[in-house]
Amino acid sequence: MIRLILNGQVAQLPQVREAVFAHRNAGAELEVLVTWEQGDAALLAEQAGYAGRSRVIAGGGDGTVNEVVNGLMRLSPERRPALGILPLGSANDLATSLGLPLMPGAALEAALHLSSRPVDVARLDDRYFLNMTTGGFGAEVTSSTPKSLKRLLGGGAYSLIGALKAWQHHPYAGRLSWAEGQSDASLFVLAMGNGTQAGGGQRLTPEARLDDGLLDILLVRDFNSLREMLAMRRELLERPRKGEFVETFRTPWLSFEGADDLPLTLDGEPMSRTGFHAEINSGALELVVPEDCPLFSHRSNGAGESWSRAAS
Ligand SMILES: Nc1ncnc2c1ncn2[C@@H]1O[C@H](COP(=O)(O)OP(=O)(O)OP(=O)(O)O)[C@@H](O)[C@H]1O
Repeated sequence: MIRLILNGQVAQLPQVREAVFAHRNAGAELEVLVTWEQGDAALLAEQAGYAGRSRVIAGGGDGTVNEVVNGLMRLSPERRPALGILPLGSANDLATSLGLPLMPGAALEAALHLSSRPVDVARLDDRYFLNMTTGGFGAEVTSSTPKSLKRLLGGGAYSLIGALKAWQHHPYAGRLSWAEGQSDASLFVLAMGNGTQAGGGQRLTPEARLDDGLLDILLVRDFNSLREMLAMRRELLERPRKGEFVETFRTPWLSFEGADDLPLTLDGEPMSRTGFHAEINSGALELVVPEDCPLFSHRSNGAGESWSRAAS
């Protein structure tokens, strides 16, 4: 029996009901549980482990996937079901970058029948994230973009509001420490990627891989003039390891100590912290992905087994 956890806001969509009935008619053993409020998806995912389910499917957006991941991570590894995704949100950044189908029928088919591979799960203090946490300017944009506008404009809403807010932002001062360095930074943007994209299609950490035991960090320092902003944008395209404004590196952990609250967006969900510690848990979760999923350092050999597994 596979458990589908559906965000209540989208549970009654006709395409979702049709997809569920079609797969049940085709023989799938699928129980459907619906959330009523924040926290339900995590609880239902945790219960699925105690009920002996081998796989749960998160039906919703990136926030629902995040809640399900948090519920699954409360379980011991032996009890932890694999995670499939039925993307029903407005951004669906993780599903998109994994190369999963986005139409409900095909997406449910994939979530039910594709095989799973171990992926890293990142933790920021007491909250887990699977895809990405952004801090500073990007996080302000995401949390201040009204949901209805997000739905109406899809990913475009972020860049529109982003462009407007770039002129009004204030920097976030603090001290960053990581495995191989530390830096006092006046932050414009900080991105910590286990996956590659957030904010409705912004590929902030395009080289990140879900199975490398590392977080990909993009650090963008604050700018003070139009000239500096243009220089920062040029560097963003080049992504230097250590530029004047942009720094990119990989690390298994990163800590931040700030003076004020830093707005954060953790897998699409807004929060804020004065300081935090983020770190990777290697291979903590089985994730249902396409065979040729681009987010792995070792591509599948096409026989349902990864090169890394075949080699070990
Ligand atoms: N029945 C419900 N009614 C209203 N909100 C709900 C319900 N169930 C869950 N939620 C809330 O919905 C949010 C998650 O939404 P979800 O990620 O599924 O969609 P989204 O925000 O449109 O997607 P994306 O992050 O991909 O843009 C969480 O904050 C969760 O607490």
